[in-house]
Amino acid sequence: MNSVGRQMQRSSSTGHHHRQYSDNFIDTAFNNKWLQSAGLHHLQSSKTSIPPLQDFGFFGNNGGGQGSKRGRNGEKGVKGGGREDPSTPLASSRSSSMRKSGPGEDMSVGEFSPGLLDLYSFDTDLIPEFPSQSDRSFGSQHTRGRSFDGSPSISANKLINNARGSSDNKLLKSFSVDSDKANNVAKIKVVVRKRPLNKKEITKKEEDIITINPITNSLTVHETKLKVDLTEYVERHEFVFDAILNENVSNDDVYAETVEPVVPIIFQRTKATCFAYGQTGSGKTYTMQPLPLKASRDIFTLMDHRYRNQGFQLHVSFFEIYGGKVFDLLNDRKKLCMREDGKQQVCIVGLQEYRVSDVETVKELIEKGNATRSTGTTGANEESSRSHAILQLAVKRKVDGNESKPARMVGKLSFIDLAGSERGADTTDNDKQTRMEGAEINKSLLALKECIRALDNDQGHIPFRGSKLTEVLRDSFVGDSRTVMISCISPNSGSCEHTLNTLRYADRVKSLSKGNNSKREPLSALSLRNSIAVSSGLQSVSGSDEKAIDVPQYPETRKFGWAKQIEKESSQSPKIERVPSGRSLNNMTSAVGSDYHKQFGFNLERVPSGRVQSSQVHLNEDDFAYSEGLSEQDKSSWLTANLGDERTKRVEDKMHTRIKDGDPSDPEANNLHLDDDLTVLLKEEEDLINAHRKQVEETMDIVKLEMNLLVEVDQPGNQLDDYISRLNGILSQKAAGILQLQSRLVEFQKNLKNHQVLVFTSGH
Ligand SMILES: Nc1ncnc2c1ncn2[C@@H]1O[C@H](COP(=O)(O)OP(=O)(O)OP(=O)(O)O)[C@@H](O)[C@H]1O
Repeated sequence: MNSVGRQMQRSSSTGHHHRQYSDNFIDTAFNNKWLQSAGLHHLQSSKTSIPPLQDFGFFGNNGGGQGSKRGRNGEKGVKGGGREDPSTPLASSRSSSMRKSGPGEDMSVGEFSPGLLDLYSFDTDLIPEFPSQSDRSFGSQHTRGRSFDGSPSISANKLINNARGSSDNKLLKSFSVDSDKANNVAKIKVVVRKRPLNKKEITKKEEDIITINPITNSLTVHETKLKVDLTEYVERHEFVFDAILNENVSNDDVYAETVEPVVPIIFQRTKATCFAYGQTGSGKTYTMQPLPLKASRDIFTLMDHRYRNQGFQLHVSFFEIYGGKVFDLLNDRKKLCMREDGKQQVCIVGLQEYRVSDVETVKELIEKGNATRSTGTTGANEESSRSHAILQLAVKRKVDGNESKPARMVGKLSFIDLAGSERGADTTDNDKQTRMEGAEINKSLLALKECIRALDNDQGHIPFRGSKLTEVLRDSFVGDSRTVMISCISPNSGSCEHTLNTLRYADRVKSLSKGNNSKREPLSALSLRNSIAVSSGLQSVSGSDEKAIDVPQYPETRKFGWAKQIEKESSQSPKIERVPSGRSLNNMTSAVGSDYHKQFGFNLERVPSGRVQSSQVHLNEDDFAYSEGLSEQDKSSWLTANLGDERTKRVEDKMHTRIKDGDPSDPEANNLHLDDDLTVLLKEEEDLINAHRKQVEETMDIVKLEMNLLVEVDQPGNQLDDYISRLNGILSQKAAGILQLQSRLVEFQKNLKNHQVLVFTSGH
């Protein structure tokens, strides 16, 4: 089975927030609940040295997700409509696909504008067919694909049982399997976790737009979009991943699916990295927090049984990267620096690493780190969604049992709670600091993707220098390594764009790798250039000739995943959708222009004479007024590009005929003229709409190209900056053109309405 994250996108007919202090930070009852959910019941009754920790979590959040992200001032802060107070969700009459939660599982989610662009994953198919709402099939199950080692799918129930039965025995048994099996563990595993709708989303009656198909091991995002004429349609985007975990899946299940299989191979000189990616509020922390504790429990189990008395040790470190700087979360957020030694090993100088010998100590350390992360005295890290938190469990071993020598690293497990992915798009923010942070996050997320990609392709060169994040993870990227990416997604319609961006990032991580069987036809930059060049005269408008947009050619391996777009370009139908607005006289309109809908071109035969005011026929003049400074030739080519040769000629001929044959003295003819004029006007309106739509499409094509180029620009030697700035020039010209067309359309529709009134009052 091809279990990679292949995106099958298609159309159908169819802040800033603050970490929060919980009021009940010390709450034994809740702590016990959390311990249960983390599979650590035995700690409930453990030594009194462990404080009751209702709000404990590994990455600044609690096990049940209850109000754990803390602002420096302790408030439940919201910026840009940020998080809601965590509270028990409404008992809801929603289907079982909706959330099922206990008191410890409440969510809050930031409200962010869905309009942010994700530079890592922009490959939207913009001009779909128009699906009907009825085509949406909802139903939500959770599915999982192959297991980490590539074994076949198992059912949700089995998964749950599996996870619950994650006992020492099971772990040891799995470990006793031929060690070759470790080599079969996929290098990269991409798992998607969908969280339930939270209380706020339910209250706002937001729809769950994610459906999961366990049979095809895929998930579908149902995106509501607007056509140019402002009518709604639903576009469906389908993705396939290694495993998809629905809203009912517990953290135990997540562990079983993601980290548990790699724990044994840590003892075999393997470095594994597990990271959560997703927008703010999508559940990254909620997902990541229990994993290290569960993993350390399993590591201790192995040390106590399989590797008893073999000198293995477990070491814990916990740090964060914020604004490109590294801070030790286990040492009062001390700023650290990185150095590369003679063996090109990157080490974080002064990072505190604690040797631990029981789960409770691990828990305490992580709790300490979380508290530091949340309330760092420098104030730099008021919001962990803008920082990457990295917790590392290093398995070491004494050399020849020699106590005096430092233990040597055997394997390492890194858990990364990444900054909110949408933060990378903050680069357009006016605030310089925010922009810088956004750029840094951008850089690190791009670099991370590149490293994973290179890793999976066994490339000799891993571009770990791309960012601080990848630099510190360097030793996890060399030698035998495994990566688990958990993409967290919010189910609500308001998060649609971010959700799509997250899924596309995940899709790219996987689909660009060697192990991917998915077939994606690349739309090369050149073909896009050609499409731009052929279809739009606006290159002239922008002053850019074809030569100027000289897109570098990429080797075949550079897959942008634009196959859909090629389809779109080749099969674009001239289907005309009428604009409903400005049609208060709809019936009359269809009466006087009854065969209008059947016509595509101008109905030249029905216009017998030319009483038409010049202001009513302005397609070849006023419509292009925005392209000031254009030569006649330019205008003509613009017209030709947008209407086609044939129609352009007919428009021009018609105008000529009208002016030549007009007889204003004939009243009956005048009424006919009104009728015919209206038809012409409607046609013109239609052309304007089409021209507008075309401009939008072309603009979005350029945006897509630019986004993809930006993704590539972090590659050394690409020298794309120049090209990108030229694209930006074209984009602003396009944007100006669209605005002009829009206002022209509004103006036109006003005139049209007047004309309709005229026809009506003339008794026709
Ligand atoms: N699968 C889930 N089941 C129940 N609640 C969840 C789930 N996932 C997330 N939540 C809740 O959603 C809220 C937001 O989750 P979380 O803090 O983990 O998001 P995040 O992605 O880490 O955000 P940020 O990027 O801001 O750190 C929390 O209240 C959490 O308890």
